[in-house]
Amino acid sequence: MNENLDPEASNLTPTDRDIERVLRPQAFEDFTGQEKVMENLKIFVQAAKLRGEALDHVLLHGPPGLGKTTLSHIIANEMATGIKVTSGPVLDKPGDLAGLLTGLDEGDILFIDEIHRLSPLVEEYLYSAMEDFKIDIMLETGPNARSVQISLNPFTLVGATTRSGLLTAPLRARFGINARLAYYDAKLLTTIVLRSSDILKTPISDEGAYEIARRSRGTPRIANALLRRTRDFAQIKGNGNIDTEIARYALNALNVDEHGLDEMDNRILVTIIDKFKGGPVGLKTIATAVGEDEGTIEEVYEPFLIQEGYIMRTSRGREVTEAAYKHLKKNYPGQTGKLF
Ligand SMILES: Nc1ncnc2c1ncn2[C@@H]1O[C@H](COP(=O)(O)OP(=O)(O)OP(=O)(O)O)[C@@H](O)[C@H]1O
Ligand SMILES: [Mg+2]
Repeated sequence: MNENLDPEASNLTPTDRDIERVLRPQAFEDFTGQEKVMENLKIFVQAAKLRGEALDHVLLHGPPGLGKTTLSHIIANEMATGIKVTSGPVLDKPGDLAGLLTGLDEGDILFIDEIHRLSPLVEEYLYSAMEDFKIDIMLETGPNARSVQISLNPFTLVGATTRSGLLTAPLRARFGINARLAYYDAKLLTTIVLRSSDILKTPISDEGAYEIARRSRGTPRIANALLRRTRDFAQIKGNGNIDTEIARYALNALNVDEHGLDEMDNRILVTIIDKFKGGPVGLKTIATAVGEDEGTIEEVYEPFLIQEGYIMRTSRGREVTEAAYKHLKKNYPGQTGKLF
């Protein structure tokens, strides 16, 4: 992911982070897209509310910036419950988790981001909490140490991960609701850009919004970040309004790829073409060649490249398509060159 477009990156100013917060949808009705996921989620939330029960545990997975954190907060808002937020790498001892769990009120949400990074010990501790709302805690230490079982208030665990492939089967099985977020098409992203411009009180034309949307790698977070930067260009270089012309000018100045691919996306395509004659080549080999983790390529980069038609998965590995050659302005060797 492009560093300076990531709001969680440390080089963002406090203002950027504040803006990110302002733009974050708070309720189901502000959340655009992910129709199937949302349709089901709304039903589950409504049913749980009707019964006066905690919502079943929810696993949200999908590439970065598609709305997992946003949705977890929306669920809490819609359920009208509290939410406690933590993340896999932060919870390094069962004791930390116990502290959080015992502090939950009935129906509260416990949001664990990057849940694939829980330590095995903490993960195992979570099992009985999720299943029976019970945990064992150690009283005293040394020779007097004994463990007692305590009951928790029924709660909802919302777990988020970009790397669902790394979740263990027992953990995955304990989530009653499993939602995979998909990339947004340009039309949905245009709606998101228009909504954000409205909140930021930035005048924008539909075409200007579309230009930003289609170059945002299918990702709302990137669309919002590009909108903010384009707004700067519009204010300094234009009359404050965002139209197609100023959007193009800004996106080119920001080195944003014509089709919204980021640096790593392009590096993967170039590598397959230049070093492996366009493929087929194994994932592991690609990973080593571009210097990125294999799983990250598989779960974060590849899905977008496949969806956009730049890469194909074959039984012998990954192959780039004619579209990839075209995109990189390279000569396509054609099918005949690849038969032998
Ligand atoms: N469906 C949506 N409608 C409108 N805005 C959205 C939507 N999804 C995400 N956003 C915007 O994109 C930003 C990034 O979303 P979010 O932080 O929820 O992504 P994430 O999936 O948690 O990413 P990561 O994996 O990096 O944690 C949000 O602040 C929000 O403004
Ligand atoms: Mg998140």
